[in-house]
Amino acid sequence: MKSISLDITKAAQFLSEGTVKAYEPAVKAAREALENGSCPGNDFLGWLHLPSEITPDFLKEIQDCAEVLRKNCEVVVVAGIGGSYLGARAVIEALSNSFAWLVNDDRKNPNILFAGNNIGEDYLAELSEYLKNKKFGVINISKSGTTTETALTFRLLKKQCEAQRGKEEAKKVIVAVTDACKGAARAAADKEGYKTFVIPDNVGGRFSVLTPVGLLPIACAGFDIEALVKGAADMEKSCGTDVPFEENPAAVYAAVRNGLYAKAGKKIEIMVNYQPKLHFISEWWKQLFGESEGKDNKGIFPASCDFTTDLHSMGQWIQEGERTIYETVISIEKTAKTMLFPEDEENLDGLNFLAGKRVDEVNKMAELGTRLAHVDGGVPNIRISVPELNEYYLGQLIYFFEVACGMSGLILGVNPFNQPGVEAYKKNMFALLDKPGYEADSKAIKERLAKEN
Ligand SMILES: O=P(O)(O)OC[C@H]1O[C@](O)(CO)[C@@H](O)[C@@H]1O
Repeated sequence: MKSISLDITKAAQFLSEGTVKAYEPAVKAAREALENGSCPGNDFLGWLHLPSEITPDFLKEIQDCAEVLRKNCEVVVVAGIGGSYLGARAVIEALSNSFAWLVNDDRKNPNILFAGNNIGEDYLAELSEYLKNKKFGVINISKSGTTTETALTFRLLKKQCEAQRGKEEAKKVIVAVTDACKGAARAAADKEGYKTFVIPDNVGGRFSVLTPVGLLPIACAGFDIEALVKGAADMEKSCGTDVPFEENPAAVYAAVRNGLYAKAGKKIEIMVNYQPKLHFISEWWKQLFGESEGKDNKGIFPASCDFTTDLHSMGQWIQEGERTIYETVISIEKTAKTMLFPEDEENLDGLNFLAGKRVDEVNKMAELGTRLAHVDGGVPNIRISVPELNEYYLGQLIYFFEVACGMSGLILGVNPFNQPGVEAYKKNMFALLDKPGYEADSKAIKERLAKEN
């Protein structure tokens, strides 16, 4: 089996010689601290050996549950936000036919929709309209079980599902993935008798894609979760404490990004793809690194672009804007399909020079040309090469980023496994909405607003 691979040559050239290698002791210490649990946030290290610890019986339980949903639903709505939806969406979109959702014929797989990740009234009303004549089920995913966006959406979906199917039938197609004991999602599941899966206490949301949080929706969509976990387990070995620095891709990635940040003033990392299906891989990656590293007034800002699309909008900035950025490109070596450019007698578009070539050849030349141009323009380039888009390599990619993120955050000197900053907006929102328990905050925020206006 092949493996994803990392090329940092076009990034290391922006650093003085030996800089990446100089991070070896720090990377080694970080990797060992993860292994022996001596780092900050050590109560959230359950993801580290998750791939190799997942049993066939556990995968079977997830597959069986997915089968019930697949048999009984045309549509499965995944209610969740942040780490409770991005990983599933990233894998499902990367593996799905881009136009499957438009196809009306006898579909083999239910349509997987995502909600509970915003508070858009139009979005929810339109979702409800769409679901009106559909046989739909719900996977309610929330580690805390109290996240407003998800809880609010679940209440709406539960009521609609029960109204359309009857309470007893609805119970068969509503599944909760949540904490073992606490939170509203757990309370509802226990009261109604829904099938549930537990999110382990020691796995934070953004590291949870290889728990039922990601695996159940991915299995519902018809993808091979065994292969996904196998890819992750193989990458777990490739990034182990016993692997030499240069051979451990996650160690090298953690080292080079810290070097670019600390020694070359590169404060922004742009995750780039050349396949639109990878859009949500970048979204998942942004949460992983953003929530893990952005604290104590430090951290690389994780951004993303879909190329070549965004070369026609963001390309100018990247080529000539402030030189505080670097790019990490996920490059897919082999496409799943083949499409050749036809010859045209009239050649009105002047494209006959491409006749007989694969579309992917043009894409690859765009990628190479962009890499050269951006490097010439002062943008370091890290390249992650993925042999092809399938479950196995996505499993590798996911684990690679997770372990690199843990190491990178520790090198930066932060706790990569907490997210205290996200509470600030929630506190204000609850105070503004007069949530019971927030009386003093409500008074204070209203007085402040009155003064400011
Ligand atoms: O699974 P939960 O508890 O609903 O949280 C969803 C997301 O919200 C956050 O807690 C931030 O508020 C993320 O860390 C998490 O992935």
